[in-house]
Amino acid sequence: MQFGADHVVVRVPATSANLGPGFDALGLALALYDELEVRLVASDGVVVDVYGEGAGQVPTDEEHLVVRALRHTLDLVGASQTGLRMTCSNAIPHGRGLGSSAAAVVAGVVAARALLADPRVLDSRAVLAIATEFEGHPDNAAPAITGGATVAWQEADGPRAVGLEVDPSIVATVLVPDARLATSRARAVLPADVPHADAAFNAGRAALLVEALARRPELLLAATEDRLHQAYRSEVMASSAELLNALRAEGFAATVSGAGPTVLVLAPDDDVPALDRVLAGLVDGVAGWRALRPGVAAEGARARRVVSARGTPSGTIQ
Ligand SMILES: Nc1ncnc2c1ncn2[C@@H]1O[C@H](COP(=O)(O)OP(=O)(O)OP(=O)(O)O)[C@@H](O)[C@H]1O
Ligand SMILES: N[C@@H](CCO)C(=O)O
Repeated sequence: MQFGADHVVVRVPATSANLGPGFDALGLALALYDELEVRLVASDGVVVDVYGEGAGQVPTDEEHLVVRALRHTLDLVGASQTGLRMTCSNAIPHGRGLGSSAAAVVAGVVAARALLADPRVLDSRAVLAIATEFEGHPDNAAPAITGGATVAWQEADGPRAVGLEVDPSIVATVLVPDARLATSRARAVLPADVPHADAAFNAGRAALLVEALARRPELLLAATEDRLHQAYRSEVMASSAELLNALRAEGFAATVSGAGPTVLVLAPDDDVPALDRVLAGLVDGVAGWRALRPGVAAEGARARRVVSARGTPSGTIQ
């Protein structure tokens, strides 16, 4: 497999997984982006510069998650390994439940694809499969790849995802704490088995959520109830659980975003002034929390080939 470009620019959105009852299945892309540039260089190894989120914290060598995903993808398609120079400008907070690791993995895979002479060797199903291999579950990777809301599931031969409608009146607000929580820790507190009644409860709410997102935002509060993960996780994110319960008691559809500790609130735009009044009392000015309203990202990961002096082909690859 030959390279067809020596310089690509990639942008990947944040994502909020689960959306309450859709544990490991539902996800929503948010317009908060990590951007990176990758260049092929003649020297061996990799040089990584990181700005923004993760700067000074993530590895800047072959262990960098984007580099690992990129190199793994090159190996899978039989491309030769090469020296890399990468610059990352990150806006997605790490370890907060906003899909930073999925964004990094998807960025690596789509960067590798865009570098290839024939990017069509990897379609979006293949990108999802590779990202899911790294993540262990496809719910963040799917919306990071396609944008919008998605439901993802596992087949015997790999993960699949389809897009879901999102009523344009729905506003997503994320309440992001300074404190981090690794997804691995938030998964470790989950029980191996759950009561049948709770599984049935979540199946009904997840189905209802598909309809609430598409055209019945007034049902979001009922549709985002969950019994499979959030209550179990409250022991490792007590402040988030308290905030979530306070918002739900006021009638707002608050959920843990991904594995937390960020809290996601989905509200019809008519309810936003009332939400803001409640947030003013709960979060504004409270040390250790910030509120963001990034909007739903309609587009997922994009990689753009940059024309080089040698006349490398250009174009955007979705
Ligand atoms: N842009 C990035 N570059 C390099 N490493 C990253 C990047 N983003 C995330 N990581 C790695 O992934 C870790 C965070 O992953 P983790 O799965 O714990 O949380 P998350 O993906 O932010 O949240 P969630 O999966 O709940 O949405 C970081 O501590 C870092 O090691
Ligand atoms: N579904 C995952 C999302 C975080 O990666 C979880 O809740 O653990």
